[in-house]
Amino acid sequence: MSQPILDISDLSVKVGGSHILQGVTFAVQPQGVTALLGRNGVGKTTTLKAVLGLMPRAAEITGRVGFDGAAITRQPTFRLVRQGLGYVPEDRGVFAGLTVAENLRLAERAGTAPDYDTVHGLFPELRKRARQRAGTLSGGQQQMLAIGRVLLNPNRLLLIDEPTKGLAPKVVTEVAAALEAVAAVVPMLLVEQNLAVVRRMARHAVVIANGRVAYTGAAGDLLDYTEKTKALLGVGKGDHA
Ligand SMILES: Nc1ncnc2c1ncn2[C@@H]1O[C@H](COP(=O)(O)OP(=O)(O)OP(=O)(O)O)[C@@H](O)[C@H]1O
Repeated sequence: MSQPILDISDLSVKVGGSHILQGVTFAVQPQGVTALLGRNGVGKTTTLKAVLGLMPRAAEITGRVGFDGAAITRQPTFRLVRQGLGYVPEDRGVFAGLTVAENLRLAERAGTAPDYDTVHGLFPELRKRARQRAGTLSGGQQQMLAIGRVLLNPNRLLLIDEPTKGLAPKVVTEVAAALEAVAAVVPMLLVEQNLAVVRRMARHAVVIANGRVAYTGAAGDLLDYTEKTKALLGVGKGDHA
């Protein structure tokens, strides 16, 4: 196998009296989508935030993180983002009072030409709604804006947290199709509860349970094995079409 784009080793996170991650180790392959899965509250978001240096100061974090072969443990977030680690948080984080165009403009980075062609090519709606305030967009449109903002700049890896959460089925399909197009070019670590989306997009899967990695391997193998899937993810057959 080629060198992983992200290499997480023995990551442990304690915060507010709870030991959320207890030695998490896994690698993200440099092509395609790796799905990060697990029951509610197992620490998927915590894993992304720990990699990105976004946990609260009070959190006790140990372990090592490598990005494209270089150690990035405890580097500040802005530096990681400049190195090409793109993050789309679960809450989307768009500025509700600003327009779509203003939200995008704020994401532009000095010294890098913003790639509006890619963003508007994937999400034509963002061009149409350039002057609309982000707070008045639908959930799906806000998600597109959050993803678009990250895609304005060059990325070597995308960390995307539950992009289809709370979206209508038609919009889920739309967002998944756009992410699939992006993943053909940039590798992605994707937290996603919708297993139909995981099945469609992910080549590899990592499952966290009880603070540790309980499965790494082909996403298809995990989703085909109903009993294991049920035990690890707390879902039944009907949930993973
Ligand atoms: N800053 C914090 N302080 C205290 N507890 C926290 C903090 N951040 C997360 N937790 C707790 O850590 C656990 C893991 O949270 P996390 O959001 O990482 O889980 P998750 O797997 O992403 O869950 P979900 O699927 O619900 O989004 C939860 O029990 C959460 O309440």
